[in-house]
Amino acid sequence: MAPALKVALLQLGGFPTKQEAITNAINQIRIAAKNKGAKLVILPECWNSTYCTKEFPRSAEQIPNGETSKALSKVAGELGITLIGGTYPEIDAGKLYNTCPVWGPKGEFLGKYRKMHLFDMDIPGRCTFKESSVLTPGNEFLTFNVGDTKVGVGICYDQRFPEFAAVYRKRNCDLLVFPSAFDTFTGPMHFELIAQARALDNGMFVALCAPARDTSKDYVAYGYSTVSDPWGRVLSRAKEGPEMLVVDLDMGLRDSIRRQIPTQEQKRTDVYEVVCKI
Ligand SMILES: NC(=O)CCC(=O)C(=O)O
Repeated sequence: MAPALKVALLQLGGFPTKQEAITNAINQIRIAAKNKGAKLVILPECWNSTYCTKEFPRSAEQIPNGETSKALSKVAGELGITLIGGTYPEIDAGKLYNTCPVWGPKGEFLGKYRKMHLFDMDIPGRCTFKESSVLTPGNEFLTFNVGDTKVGVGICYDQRFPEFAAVYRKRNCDLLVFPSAFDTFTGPMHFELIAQARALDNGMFVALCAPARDTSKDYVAYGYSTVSDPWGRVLSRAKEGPEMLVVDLDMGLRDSIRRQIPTQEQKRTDVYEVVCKI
C-alpha cells in the first residue's frame, strides 16, 4: 500500500511588510519540511499583503518572476518538497488576478491557478467585498502530482461551487487544496461544513489553508484551517492564531469510500451531468 502523504498547512500570521511576511513563511516552510517531514506544504490566501481591493494593485507581482515567487521556488528546491504558494496578487498584461502558484521538489514551476469565482458578497453590516472591482477571474483548472497523489487547486470562494470540485473529481484528483481567507461572519457557519461537503461529494481529501486572524486589519480572516477526509470527517483543525497543521493523508480512506459507496458510478448521467467547457 502507498505510504500516507504528509501535508503541512501553514496558518501564517500577518506582518507589516511583504519582506517580513516572506521571511516568516520561509522559516515556517523549513520547519514543516525539516522538523515535521512534510512533503507537501500549503500557504494561505493573500498571506504576504493585506487582503483588500485597494492593496491588490500596490502589492501585485509577476508570477513566477516576482520576488515572492523566486523565494518560494528556491526554498521548495532546497527542501525537495512540493509547495503550494498560497495566493498573492498577480499582474499580467495590465490585468490583476488572485493567483496560486505551485513549485515541485526541484524548485521547478508546476503552474498557477487564478481564482475563478471572485469573492463578491454583500451581507449588509457583516461583510461586503467586491474582488471583481479590481480583479479579473481566471478560467483554467490546475492539477499536478505529488508522488501518486493527484492534487487540484481552487481558491477560497471557489469552494462554494460544487460543480467546480466535481470537475476535479472527474479529472481523478485525490486531494483538493483551497488557500482561503473566509470572513468571520460566514466562517463559523460554512468553512468546515463546505470542506466536509466537498470531500464527501467527491470522495477526496479537502484542505483549506487560512491566514491567522488579525483583528487590526480591515478584513479580518476567520482562521480555522482544516482538512477533511474522503468520508467527510474533519482530520485536523486549527484555531484562530498562527499555527501549523501536519496531517497524514491515507489513500486507503479514498479507496474505501469509493468502493463501498460508489456514487460516482451511480450518477444518472443519462438524466444529468456536470459539463466542463474548457
Ligand atoms: N477570500 C474569499 O474568497 C472569502 C470567501 C468567504 O468569506 C465566503 O464566505 O465565501
